[in-house]
Amino acid sequence: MSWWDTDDDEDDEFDFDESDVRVRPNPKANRPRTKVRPEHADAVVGRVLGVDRGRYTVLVDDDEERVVTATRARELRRNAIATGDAVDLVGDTSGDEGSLARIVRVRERSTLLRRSADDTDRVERVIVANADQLLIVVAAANPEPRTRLVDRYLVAAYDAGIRPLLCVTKTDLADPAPFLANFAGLDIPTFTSRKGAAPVAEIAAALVGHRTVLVGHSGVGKSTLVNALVPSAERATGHVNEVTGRGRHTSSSTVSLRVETGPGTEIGGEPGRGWVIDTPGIRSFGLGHVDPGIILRSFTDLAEIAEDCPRGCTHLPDAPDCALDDAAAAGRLDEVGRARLDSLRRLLATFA
Ligand SMILES: Nc1nc2c(ncn2[C@@H]2O[C@H](COP(=O)(O)OP(=O)(O)OP(=O)(O)O)[C@@H](O)[C@H]2O)c(=O)[nH]1
Ligand SMILES: [Zn+2]
Repeated sequence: MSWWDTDDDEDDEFDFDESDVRVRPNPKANRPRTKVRPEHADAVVGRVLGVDRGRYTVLVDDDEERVVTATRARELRRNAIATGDAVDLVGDTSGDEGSLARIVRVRERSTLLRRSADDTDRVERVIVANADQLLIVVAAANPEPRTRLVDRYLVAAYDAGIRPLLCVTKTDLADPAPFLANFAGLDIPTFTSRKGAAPVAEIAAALVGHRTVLVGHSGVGKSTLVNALVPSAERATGHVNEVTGRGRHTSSSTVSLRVETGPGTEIGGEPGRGWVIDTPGIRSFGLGHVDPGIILRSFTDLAEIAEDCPRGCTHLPDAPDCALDDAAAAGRLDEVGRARLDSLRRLLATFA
């Protein structure tokens, strides 16, 4: 039996050319492959743009930008690989028609947007890795905006450590002010959009330099917004959108789309660029995995006050001796502070 036959990864021979075999004729036969070649020194780095039935669409940008289709190496079969992951690829990384590369490593993630199936399920599922913004799209009417759903998106954003943004569409149908008042204390960048007058330039400017996940309930106008934001991206990287674009994937898969700002917004001669990650199949987030402490820590001002709370304080309105109540009663919270406390309590209550 030759030494590589002990490996559990069928595709391995593709890593080895003749010279590999010659310089290492017979390493210890039983070693797992990761120890034989821990480095995969010839790997190229890419970014996962989308996942579809075990196939990963990966953007590689070394000498030239190209889209590579990849599978996952056997040794990673227990690891979730998500849209947005930075990965190391081996095998055929040419991106040529019919070529297949293999993901051998997932790089450390800066953030991880997660959900559970429902609030009682503690098993988390990875939605998107390495995003730094969450753009929540909600309609002023038709469908009616639901504060509770937005609260859940906010909890998911704070849990992931990413910045929430809010876009209220269909403001031609209703005044968004009463709904927006619920979030007044949260300092969330907010856009409003009406029929035929989406603030595309403003939103695009907020997306430059960021990796932004879009979420929203069905019918709020998310696709309309994406289509308004993305034409320039199609121009810039047509084949990327051809591969990852909405048409080809099932509506449940997550796709990455490049956004560019228009003329006059160049940075160092280049158009401003960012990524939008659309999550068509993800309408809601189970929050069973979320730790309330993480949400409180996102409200640094209130977290400081809550250090005086009794151990195990839930900080909910019925919590005995909650220091946040004392602060409010003693007038230590101004109007914004009181609004923030209301918001925090609403968020904590969403998964209490
Ligand atoms: N009045 C009004 N209608 C809008 C606006 N934006 C989108 N619509 C309409 O709302 C409907 C739903 O828009 P979509 O963009 O398909 O909504 P979506 O959120 O992508 O919904 P799914 O396709 O189910 O995910 C369409 O008929 C749009 O034309 C708006 O600002 N004002
Ligand atoms: Zn408390």
